Amino acid sequence: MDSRLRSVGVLLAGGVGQRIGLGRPKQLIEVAGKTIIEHSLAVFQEAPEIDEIVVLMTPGYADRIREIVAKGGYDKVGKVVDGGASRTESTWLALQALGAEECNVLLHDAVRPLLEPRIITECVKALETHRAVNVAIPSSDTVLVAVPAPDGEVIGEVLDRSVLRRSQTPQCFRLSVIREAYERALADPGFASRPATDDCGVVLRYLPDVPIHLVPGSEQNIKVTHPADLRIAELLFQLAATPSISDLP
Ligand SMILES: Nc1ccn([C@@H]2O[C@H](COP(=O)(O)OP(=O)(O)OP(=O)(O)O)[C@@H](O)[C@H]2O)c(=O)n1
Ligand SMILES: C[C@](O)(CO)[C@H](O)COP(=O)(O)O
Repeated sequence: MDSRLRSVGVLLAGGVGQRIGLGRPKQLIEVAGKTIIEHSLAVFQEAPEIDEIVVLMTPGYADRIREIVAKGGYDKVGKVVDGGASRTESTWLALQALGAEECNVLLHDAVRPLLEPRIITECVKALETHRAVNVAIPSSDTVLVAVPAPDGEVIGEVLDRSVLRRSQTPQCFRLSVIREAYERALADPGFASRPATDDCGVVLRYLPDVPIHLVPGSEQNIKVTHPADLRIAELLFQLAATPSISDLP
């Protein structure tokens, strides 16, 4: 009997893309011949470690995703669910859609279309021995803390770069762990006024005894956030399709 836990990839695609400002969800914009969400879908579909995919989509666009799924033959997609008003609300809705059985959950920003299969493999492997796993890369910039000043802001602190990492996705958990963290967060009246910007932040705040193991991410695993990111993503796809000099005959 296969005792391996099932692994579910959750594509968080419930946002509206306000910062990119194109008047429609950015995950439906085409880059390198496919919509951004379709690139993300394809990576999870092709990953042998992934058993099922759940998509959280901007309300009003679920049918568009069902069309993309049917046309592309993404048969691991089990559910398409309406997203919530914030990223954390979309995560919570995904967790509610997942049923009672323990499994691994890989929560991925649908707008990180350049995710490498290697990262999924390493995350699922790490979940064999850790209950929470994140993907991160070193910071190449020096990071400072800005504090208010009478005429704007001044530097309050310059952080030690050697310990700083930039958090990416997928962020991966045993279902029971991420569910408990969210249940505690939602029972805390202070959570709404100081929301988390990612799922690991919820686990760290509400289940501080659960260590969150880090897996190396990648500089290519960008989040398409601002208009220029569309051009950068296009170029990165072109580079990925070009054989490197060492591969040439
Ligand atoms: N209510 C929300 C908001 C965001 N997301 C998803 O979380 C990921 C990261 O969010 P972000 O880059 O902020 O996307 P948007 O919310 O669409 O962008 P913006 O903040 O500029 O509106 C995206 O894949 C987005 O679709 C989500 O599932 N539900
Ligand atoms: C989860 C995340 O991608 C980690 O870097 C990031 O926090 C999402 O932020 P956003 O403002 O929802 O794009």
